[in-house]
Amino acid sequence: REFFSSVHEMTKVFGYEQRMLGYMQKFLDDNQSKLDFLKARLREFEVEREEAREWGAAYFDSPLNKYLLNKRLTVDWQLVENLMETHSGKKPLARLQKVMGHKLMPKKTELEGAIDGLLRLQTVYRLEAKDIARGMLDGTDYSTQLNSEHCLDIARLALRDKHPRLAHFWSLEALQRLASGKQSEELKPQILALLVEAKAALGDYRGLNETYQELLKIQPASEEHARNYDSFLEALGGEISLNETKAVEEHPPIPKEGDTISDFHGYMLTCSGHFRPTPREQRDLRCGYMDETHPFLWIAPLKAEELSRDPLLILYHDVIYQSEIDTIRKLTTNKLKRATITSTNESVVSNVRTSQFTFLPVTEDKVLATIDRRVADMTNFNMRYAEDHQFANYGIGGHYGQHMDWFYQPSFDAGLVSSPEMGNRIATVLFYLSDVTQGGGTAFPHLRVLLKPKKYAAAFWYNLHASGVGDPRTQHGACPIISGSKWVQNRWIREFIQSDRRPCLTWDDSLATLAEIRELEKKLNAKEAASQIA
Ligand SMILES: O=C(O)CCC(=O)C(=O)O
Ligand SMILES: [Fe+2]
Repeated sequence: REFFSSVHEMTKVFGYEQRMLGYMQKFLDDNQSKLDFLKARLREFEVEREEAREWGAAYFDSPLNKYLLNKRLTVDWQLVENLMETHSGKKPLARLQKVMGHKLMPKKTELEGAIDGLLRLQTVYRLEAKDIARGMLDGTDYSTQLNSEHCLDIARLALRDKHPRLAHFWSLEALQRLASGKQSEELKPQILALLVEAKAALGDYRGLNETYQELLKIQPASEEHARNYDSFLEALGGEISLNETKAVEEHPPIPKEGDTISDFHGYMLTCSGHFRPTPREQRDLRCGYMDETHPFLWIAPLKAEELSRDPLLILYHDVIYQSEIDTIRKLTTNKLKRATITSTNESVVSNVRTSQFTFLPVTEDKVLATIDRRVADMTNFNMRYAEDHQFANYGIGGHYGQHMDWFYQPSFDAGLVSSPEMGNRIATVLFYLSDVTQGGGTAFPHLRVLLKPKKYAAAFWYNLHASGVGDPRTQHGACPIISGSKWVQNRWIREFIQSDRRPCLTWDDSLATLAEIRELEKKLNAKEAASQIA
């Protein structure tokens, strides 16, 4: 189980640490009383010997003294020896070892996971190492300081995981935070060596050369550095000049209008708020009470907020109740498992999706059936053709990269889709069961919409075109959590027997690919621009 993907387990191991502190205290106490006893004995023996010295040779004339010396050298010293030999604090040590071996205790991979999560936050929200190191996360001050060694650890992992920009800045921060003293002397060459590697990866050859000189100055005897430096000079082969400087930025530039970017980049820029809908795109959006889909709603209309018209994306406010959330939390306790993603032919644990989740059938509790009746009222869909209820919890750094909820044909063909007879996922209802302190929004890069989790609200969108073809514009992802914990519930509605339920659309949305849709949009925009000129 991964430590970093769940706040709820962190709370548990945090409690274990409290116990570990108790055992450590007990260990110290036990050893302390042993040491106190030995110290007292030492002093007694010294006093007795001092007295003996004062007597001089006459000391041994007294049978009493002879006895006392013998007693000391046999029984008393034996006691001391025994005591010195026994391992005090054995019991607390054994208990400590037991807690440390608990299956929930984080392992080295979890430590790496925590750093990985931190680097993800840094990448997505474009944070600076120097801010993170002083506990400043996206404008909020957590007043936690990282020391030089922490920064070096992070730099190491950043470089290993192919983030040379971040490795560069974390190394600089590690240098910045070097204290005076022996430990720092040991760290400095390690940091410089890492900085050299980062600069090499970034093509900053002049900077690299300078850092090498510095490194060779403090560790002139290191054959390894000298060898590396030689092979570096050799590799340059005259092709690249040592004067080649490169200004190193901590993050890649924000793309300009019209630049082609990767899907992941689009997801990140939506999470960080760099992609937003334009006022023009928002102009036609409405919000208000909705009472059309079901007569029940005439009595209790839904508060709906349109976030996109095409494709449709609606946020419903206050559609789940605290009592229901309480029941859900009880139902899901101890059932959460690390999330997987579906790769070509199997389900795998992946860093693309760091959360924990579980599925519950609607029959598990009447609360789930109640929720489904509400979803049916909201969406007008027949909830008989829906998957089991999915509940997910994201911890700090937890996220789910950009994806589409609908399945590609190859997934059906490979038998990876549960209940394939119910068809594809025609629509999604995503309930927010918690607020999130910082980060953790749901990003729709193509719509440039960022939904901030709002407890009791639910997002609703159609995944498929009215034709049944998957709509790539519905691509979305869960942004990493900076602080807090996020709970969501997914209702994935399948297309079977819904053909009469989906509202009839007046616009042609049956285009299959994003390229085709963008092409059409371009044409429409050109037409609108032309009509404005005329
Ligand atoms: O948690 C979120 O914000 C989105 C979750 C999601 O997209 C999914 O589980 O498919
Ligand atoms: Fe999704």
